[in-house]
Amino acid sequence: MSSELNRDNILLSTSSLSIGYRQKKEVVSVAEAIDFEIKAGELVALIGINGSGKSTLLKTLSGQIPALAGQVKIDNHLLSELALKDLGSFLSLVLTHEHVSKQLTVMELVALGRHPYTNWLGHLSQKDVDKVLQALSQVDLLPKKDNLCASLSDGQFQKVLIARALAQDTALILMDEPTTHLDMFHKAYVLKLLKSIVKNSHKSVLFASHEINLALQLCDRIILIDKQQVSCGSPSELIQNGAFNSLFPKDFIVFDEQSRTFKMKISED
Ligand SMILES: Nc1ncnc2c1ncn2[C@@H]1O[C@H](COP(=O)(O)OP(=O)(O)OP(=O)(O)O)[C@@H](O)[C@H]1O
Repeated sequence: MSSELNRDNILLSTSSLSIGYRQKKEVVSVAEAIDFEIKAGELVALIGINGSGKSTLLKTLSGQIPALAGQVKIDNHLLSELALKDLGSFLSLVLTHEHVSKQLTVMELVALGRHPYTNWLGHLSQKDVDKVLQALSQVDLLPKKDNLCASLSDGQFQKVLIARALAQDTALILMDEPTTHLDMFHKAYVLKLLKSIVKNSHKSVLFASHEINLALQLCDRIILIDKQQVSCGSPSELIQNGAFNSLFPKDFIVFDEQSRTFKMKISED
């Protein structure tokens, strides 16, 4: 892969992408005709109701499952033609529900992010150690580096997973629901942390989330999956296009264009 990003700074693009699952007797299509780009230095939220296809899209973009049709390009290379090691030095994936041993110390878990750069024994060079310490410092967890992950709160553990992706030092970070289980303060804290990472290091972060109101306030762009249709744009563009109007049943939740937030509809009787 190129050491310098391509000139138009497009880190990831899809064209005519269809996502879903091939089962023995049938193909389950989750969404089709997906076309979007992610540029360097963008914080992008992936929004959609339960079961709309957010995890399926992230799994497809990270090469965990094949596309049903169409293309994914990473730094102008076809994803299907990239070697795993090259992909790992360009893109990191943070899954909230992944099986990670919590018997590792914080430092050990974050050091796993260095795997694309270490030898087959996983030996860490001084550069690797420095990157791990730097990542821990970015998420404010240096004092906890020798603690077992099992001793952390959910919010702290979430930050350890983010630090692992930072230590991997990739241009693009994909995250599945990084704010699950967090209280309102820590949800806002984690998303603001992602925003500052994007701003300060020129990395791009694409994260799936149910935090639509926070995403509308913070993100550069939103990818919205609604009834198998995928649209992408800045929050203002999507609001102007009325993209959010049919996301939820109108008698439960309505989008208030003035405050740019979703509000619960309270019946007057
Ligand atoms: N392994 C699989 N085989 C077949 N269908 C699947 C598989 N995994 C998920 N699906 C289906 O794909 C659709 C999209 O699921 P996905 O998990 O991507 O949604 P999501 O937007 O991430 O949901 P949530 O917000 O609830 O996490 C759902 O209808 C789901 O049942």
